[in-house]
Amino acid sequence: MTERLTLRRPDDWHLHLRDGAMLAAVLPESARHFGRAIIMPNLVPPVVTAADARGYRDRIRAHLPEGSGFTPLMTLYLTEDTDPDDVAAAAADGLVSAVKLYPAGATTNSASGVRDFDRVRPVLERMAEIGLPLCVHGEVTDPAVDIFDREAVFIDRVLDPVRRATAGLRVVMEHVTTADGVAYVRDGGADIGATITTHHLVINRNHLLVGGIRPHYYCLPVAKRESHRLALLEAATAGAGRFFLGTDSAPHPDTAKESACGCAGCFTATNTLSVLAEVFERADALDRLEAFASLNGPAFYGLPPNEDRITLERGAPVDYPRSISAGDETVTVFDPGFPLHWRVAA
Ligand SMILES: NC(=O)N[C@@H](CC(=O)O)C(=O)O
Ligand SMILES: [Zn+2]
Ligand SMILES: [Zn+2]
Repeated sequence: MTERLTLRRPDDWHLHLRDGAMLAAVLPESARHFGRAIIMPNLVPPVVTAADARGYRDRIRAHLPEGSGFTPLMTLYLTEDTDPDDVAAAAADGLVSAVKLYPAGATTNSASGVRDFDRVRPVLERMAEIGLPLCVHGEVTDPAVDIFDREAVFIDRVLDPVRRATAGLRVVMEHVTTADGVAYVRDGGADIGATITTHHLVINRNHLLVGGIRPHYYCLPVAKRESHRLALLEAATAGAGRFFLGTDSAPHPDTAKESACGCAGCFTATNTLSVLAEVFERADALDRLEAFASLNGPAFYGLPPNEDRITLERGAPVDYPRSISAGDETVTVFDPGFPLHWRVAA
């Protein structure tokens, strides 16, 4: 059995860092192990303009631990008023790496998102011209569509029509959760990729609902049935391009999660690499962890992989905190429900 595993330093292609005291609390958890991360723009108010992104990047940099080499890759939140020139200038400056599409009302802090896709066509066309990826939260918001079907329906009703209407648009289907999504991306050609989260490789909807409702397993898109988890696992561990790690680590105060109307998001930054190593080991695919966590993402984004390496070591079960503090609040760390034997060597 492998006892040590060295890989290029991983990146996180979908991360929520929030702002203020929460940013200060969670940033070190990601900066400790990851080289770069795509930073989600769903703050309140959202990161809409290049000026917003510059300000947010400054606040992130100001909170980075001394000597950290972590690079935040910024994104803009697409609204119906987004100016194509502002996006193009931000991309040309190297300030932003992607634009994020939230269908209005689909998830946490998505109220300013898109309702009428015709209104964002000029931005999407400019992005296709300059090769700037569109990161998509792929769920319809139609109240008539069952929550477990919202990703699959989004592909047919929104994603595929938008891609056909905008030739050359590069799209990342974020936090894919279904076999339908995996198949769409796998068969979709070089212009489409997908991020897969840590938690969706571990939990299915039974973990969320059987024996009591588990608010810390509630996220969007919601975990689906086991056959879908297996499709994600297969895509992540196959080593093929265009599927890569985006943890979607999404911290919320425990008071907001453990509520009669608990909010969506799993906080996985703290133990993600230990969880992934365990998952890949159980799938007999440790040799493909580097492709998933460190190689496929940069390849899709047209960036070089990180030059430096991290080493994972196998041993006695790893101790990690059950929660971290953020100002006056606590944030529960994702519990995979099994012991973790892999730690990142210092
Ligand atoms: N994934 C989630 O359940 N929540 C994310 C939003 C998102 O990525 O959809 C959040 O910002 O909390
Ligand atoms: Zn999302
Ligand atoms: Zn997210």
